[in-house]
Amino acid sequence: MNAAIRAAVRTADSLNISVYGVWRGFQGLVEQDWRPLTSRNCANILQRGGTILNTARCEAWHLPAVRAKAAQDLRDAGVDALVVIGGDGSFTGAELLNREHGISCAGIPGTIDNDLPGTDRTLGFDTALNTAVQAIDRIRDTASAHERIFLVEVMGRSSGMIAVNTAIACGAEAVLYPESEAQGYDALVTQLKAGWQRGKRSSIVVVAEGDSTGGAYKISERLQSEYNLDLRVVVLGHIQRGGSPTALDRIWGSMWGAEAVKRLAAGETSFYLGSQHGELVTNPFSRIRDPKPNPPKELAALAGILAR
Ligand SMILES: Nc1ncnc2c1ncn2[C@@H]1O[C@H](COP(=O)(O)OP(=O)(O)OP(=O)(O)O)[C@@H](O)[C@H]1O
Ligand SMILES: O=P(O)(O)OC[C@H]1O[C@](O)(CO)[C@@H](O)[C@@H]1O
Repeated sequence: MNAAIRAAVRTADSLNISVYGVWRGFQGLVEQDWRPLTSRNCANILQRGGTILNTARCEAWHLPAVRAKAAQDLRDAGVDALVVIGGDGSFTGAELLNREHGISCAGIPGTIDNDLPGTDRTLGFDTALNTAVQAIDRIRDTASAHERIFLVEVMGRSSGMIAVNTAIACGAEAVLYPESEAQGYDALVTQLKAGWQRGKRSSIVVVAEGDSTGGAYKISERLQSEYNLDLRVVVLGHIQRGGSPTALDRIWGSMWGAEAVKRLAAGETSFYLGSQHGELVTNPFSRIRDPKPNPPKELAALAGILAR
């Protein structure tokens, strides 16, 4: 996200447009917590995880009167346009501000879940994925040396994008994730047994936190009580949300940050950016209500085949 902030500020600077940074998302608009951002004061942030602007949930933004007050505050401060980085909730909030009060809004996809319609990537996903893969590579050494099964829980409360992609990239024996119709507890047991019969002596099972089985600890308890196995659980948790962003996240953050400002400066008023097959695209905010993308079924099936 910092790459996008830096690119937006510096592109605006190159067009002689002044920029305010709004702290803690819509909460900062409600509290008028904004300060000038310049090319200089967003130096040295490209490689930093998180966001220099902080973030917050803002329940008040659901209230029309709160949005009306914020729109008036923006107009009073001479602000013409807003760049919003976030997911479907943030884009809904931006769409409302634009529709109700005519403030131009551009959205930049930012969520590690990579589950937004209209884009095949979101800022943070590649970094989270690589973090999970690096962690599991380390876990694999112990799994292999001790001949153990590890259940590794990755983030994704309602999305299996991280889980499925991690499973492929770290050669997991099985993957469980919320959108899966195929894989449940029984299928997992069958798969693990089959692997053992083929001579496997260790297994990595990747579990998305939102999987319907209830997560890695639940599965572990069940496997332990039914099969008395020597299992270990690792919950990777928020380490996936931080750390220095990958080159891909920095590059797309930079491209989207710059593009958002250029389009707003050219008079576009309501859109969010995305990527389709490697090309930068724009979407109307209404696209956010399309069905959210699921992890490709072929990728999940491939994980099963490659675990032979
Ligand atoms: N229906 C809505 N109407 C107005 N504002 C909304 C709405 N939904 C969300 N928002 C605003 O957007 C903010 C961010 O939404 P949300 O918490 O859903 O995160 P997100 O942008 O979807 O990203 P993620 O879920 O990946 O963290 C909310 O705190 C709220 O201020
Ligand atoms: O920090 P919190 O509120 O626990 O949020 C965690 C959630 O956020 C996400 O990382 C991104 O929306 C989900 O995958 C995860 O379930």
